[in-house]
Amino acid sequence: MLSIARDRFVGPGQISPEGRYVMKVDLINGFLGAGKTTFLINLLETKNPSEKVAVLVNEFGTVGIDGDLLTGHDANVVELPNGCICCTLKADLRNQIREIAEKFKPDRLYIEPTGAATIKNLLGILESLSLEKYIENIRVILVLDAGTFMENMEKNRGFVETQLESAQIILVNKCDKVSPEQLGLIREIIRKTNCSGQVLLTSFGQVLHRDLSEPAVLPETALNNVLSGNIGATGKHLHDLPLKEYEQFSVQSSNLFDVDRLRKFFGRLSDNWYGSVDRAKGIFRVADSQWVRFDLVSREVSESFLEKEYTFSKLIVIGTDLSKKLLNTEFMNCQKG
Ligand SMILES: Nc1nc2c(ncn2[C@@H]2O[C@H](COP(=O)(O)OP(=O)(O)OP(=O)(O)O)[C@@H](O)[C@H]2O)c(=O)[nH]1
Repeated sequence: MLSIARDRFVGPGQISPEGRYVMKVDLINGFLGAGKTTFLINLLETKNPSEKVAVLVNEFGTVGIDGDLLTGHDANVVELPNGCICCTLKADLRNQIREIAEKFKPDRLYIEPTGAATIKNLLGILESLSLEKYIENIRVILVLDAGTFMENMEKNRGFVETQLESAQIILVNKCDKVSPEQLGLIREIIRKTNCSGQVLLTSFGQVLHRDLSEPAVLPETALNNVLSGNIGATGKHLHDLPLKEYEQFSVQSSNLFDVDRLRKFFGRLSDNWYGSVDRAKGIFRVADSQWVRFDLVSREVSESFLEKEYTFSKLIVIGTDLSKKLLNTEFMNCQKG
């Protein structure tokens, strides 16, 4: 069981009798593009300066963008790209958690899995990895996109219900995209599946860390139910349907990019010119010290200038039936010159 440190008389950041450091772990779970990284950046920016924090960010692509965005916020950021920690990267996950605990000795570790990770798998893996020497307790925070919640519920009901059942905190993000009536409905649906978790309504992940409820340990029965796939708190059977078999295309470059060409490219990505795209994101150097971020979430493209500078321009596309050769050509064509 992961709620393991009750009988050890050690707190986060302290040394355990076995000579190890234990830390609190927050799993920031949520579907592709729901706003996990945005929320995490906000947590890092508003955190108590005395709290020592590390971040383990898992990216589907072979190159990592979230790690770049999260760096520079008074936290040790470790990237785990090229796969999903809930399936292909199990061993890497264990090694990284152990290494983070021993090297950085944080009070708290935030883990951001890919948006396609299955929470039940993830919790099961964490339990099986014998990490009790390092982890005091695990809190599952689910970030939901209010704008796509209904559609997601319709298309991936089992997946969303399992996510809801497993969460201690449910952040209904992107509230700016729906009406108060829709929000009321979303809340009702959430409560049918999870009657005891903390529900917070937010836009752009603007929640302070101190406002998040901090259960001492993960309720054992709830975790048992999630892990065994048995009856949940609501008496429903917990489904754990795998999502689609996602493919990814990712690439990086040190060249300059043209904003107009990028705009057109992301427009075409959203129109599924290169296969069925569920999520695309990129950071691009468009002038000497100027960086732009492009996002595609549920067929909507957004762009914003970035305040920091990065080493490489990067693109990640996640979807099915991706035409990778064409994507590579189009990426190259967006470069200046
Ligand atoms: N309108 C609106 N956009 C948001 C909000 N929160 C995040 N976004 C935008 O949604 C896009 C995706 O946000 P991320 O934080 O990268 O989402 P994510 O869940 O980390 O994405 P993946 O890691 O790719 O699954 C970005 O363009 C964000 O700026 C919000 O509350 N409202």
